[in-house]
Amino acid sequence: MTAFYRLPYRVRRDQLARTSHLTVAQLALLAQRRQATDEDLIENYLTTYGLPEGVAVNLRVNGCDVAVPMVTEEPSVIAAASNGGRLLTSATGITTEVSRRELMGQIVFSHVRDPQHLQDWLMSHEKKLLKVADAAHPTLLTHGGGARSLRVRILPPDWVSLDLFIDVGEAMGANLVNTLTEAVATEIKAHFDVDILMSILSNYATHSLVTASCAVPVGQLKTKTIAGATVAKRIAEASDYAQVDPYRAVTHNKGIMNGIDAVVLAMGNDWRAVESGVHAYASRNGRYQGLSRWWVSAGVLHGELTIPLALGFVGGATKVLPLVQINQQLAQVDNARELMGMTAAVGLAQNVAALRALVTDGIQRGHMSLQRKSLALSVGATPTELPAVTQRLAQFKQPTTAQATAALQAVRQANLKK
Ligand SMILES: CC(C)(COP(=O)([O-])OP(=O)([O-])OC[C@H]1O[C@@H](n2cnc3c(N)ncnc32)[C@H](O)[C@@H]1OP(=O)([O-])[O-])[C@@H](O)C(=O)NCCC(=O)NCCSC(=O)C[C@@](C)(O)CC(=O)[O-]
Ligand SMILES: NC(=O)C1=CN([C@@H]2O[C@H](COP(=O)(O)OP(=O)(O)OC[C@H]3O[C@@H](n4cnc5c(N)ncnc54)[C@H](OP(=O)(O)O)[C@@H]3O)[C@@H](O)[C@H]2O)C=CC1
Repeated sequence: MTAFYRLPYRVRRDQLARTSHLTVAQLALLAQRRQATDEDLIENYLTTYGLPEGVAVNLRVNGCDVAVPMVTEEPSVIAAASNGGRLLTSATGITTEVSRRELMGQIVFSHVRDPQHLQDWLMSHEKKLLKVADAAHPTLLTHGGGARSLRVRILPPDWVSLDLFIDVGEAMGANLVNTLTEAVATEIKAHFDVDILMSILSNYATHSLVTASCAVPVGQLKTKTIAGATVAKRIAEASDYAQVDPYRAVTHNKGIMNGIDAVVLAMGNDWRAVESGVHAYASRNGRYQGLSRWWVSAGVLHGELTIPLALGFVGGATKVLPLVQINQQLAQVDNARELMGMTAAVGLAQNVAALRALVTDGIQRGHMSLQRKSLALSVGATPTELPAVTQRLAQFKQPTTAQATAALQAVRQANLKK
């Protein structure tokens, strides 16, 4: 399919329809979902793939009650975030802290014969190189950002990385950092005979960390049958276990990312960047560990989650996707730091809801009751048929597709008799 992208939309679509044997109904669906505003956002545009958006409620972040938009395809995630918010309610709720917001660009030198000499040259030209970086996109300075500092890392056998730390203002900063970093690389090439392999931002955003913390009386965690103190102790044990077993840590962190990814998507941000950075951070001690920590002290359950979150309040797709500005308004966030805090807070709430379910009734009771709706929809139930089909499925702990199909047929037959 050479030069496929040069073909007009209809020709591209018809070509795909022929080779994939799409039906008239399938083509109509593609046409129905087509959004003119999306056609130039990506390449080889075909249609717009929608995901459901909901809001997590019951969340108090830094003393403010908020409804946080979340975009996800997974049942029970938003219910769990709201449940977590309810469990972590206190006067201040979840508190958040962002110490700084710098993104790192790296210039990678290869086959360096004298790394020490290169390091000395780079560091003695720090002021000049930072100026070159700022000159590559001067409006960043007017936005309060700019190049802040340099670092050199010498890596075996003969690599050197020049790391540029850039305050990216209110943006996520990937394009900005790439522009500044490439400008610095060009300047270095002009003055120093060295092989530059590449210049690119790092998604390991260790200089853009956010911490969400909470402290709630253990009684708040109680279930119908288990005392709050016991639940809190078991949540702390689950958190300890995620520190020692990577098999569990990955699932523990997936639960946290259920919330984080859904907010990142709703806010028009780059979730691949967030995912890669967060999981690298989970491995920072040389092995993969749970990102959150929970502990009990004097009748209080404490929780803490620290993650790298290079999020943008402006730039990227934030102004292109029409729902993002509404979502920023719904979440009551006015800048990138608040967005980072809100997102981490949802991650912490998501985590406590999952852990509480896991160490008490098990995940399937709450999750599967909501998953049944998804199964009913997957076998073709309409929204009006959904309540009756899910009611029939409630008798099964883990209903199968065949059972869902049978339940739908039974509901349809019962409706015919009415
Ligand atoms: C599912 C619940 C919330 C049920 O929870 P419940 O205890 O049966 O329900 P409840 O009726 O007591 O409701 C508690 C709160 O949950 C919310 N809630 C309850 N139901 C709804 C609903 N239909 N729609 C919207 N919100 C709902 C709602 O906020 C409600 O408070 P209220 O507002 O009434 O004061 C609970 O069991 C739970 O939090 N479970 C965790 C579910 C979860 O984490 N799902 C993610 C998928 S599993 C996964 O991917 C990750 C995992 C689990 O593997 C991570 C890990 O292993 O760590
Ligand atoms: N590895 C990765 O993660 C990569 C990600 N990307 C993508 O890059 C995009 C994000 O890059 P990013 O540089 O943020 O986006 P943009 O390229 O959209 O740049 C942000 C722009 O926002 C404008 N702006 C307005 N107000 C402010 C402010 N207060 N602070 C900062 N900038 C402001 C600036 O333009 P002006 O100065 O003209 O006003 C700036 O150029 C995402 O789409 C991401 O997917 C791209 C490459 C790699």
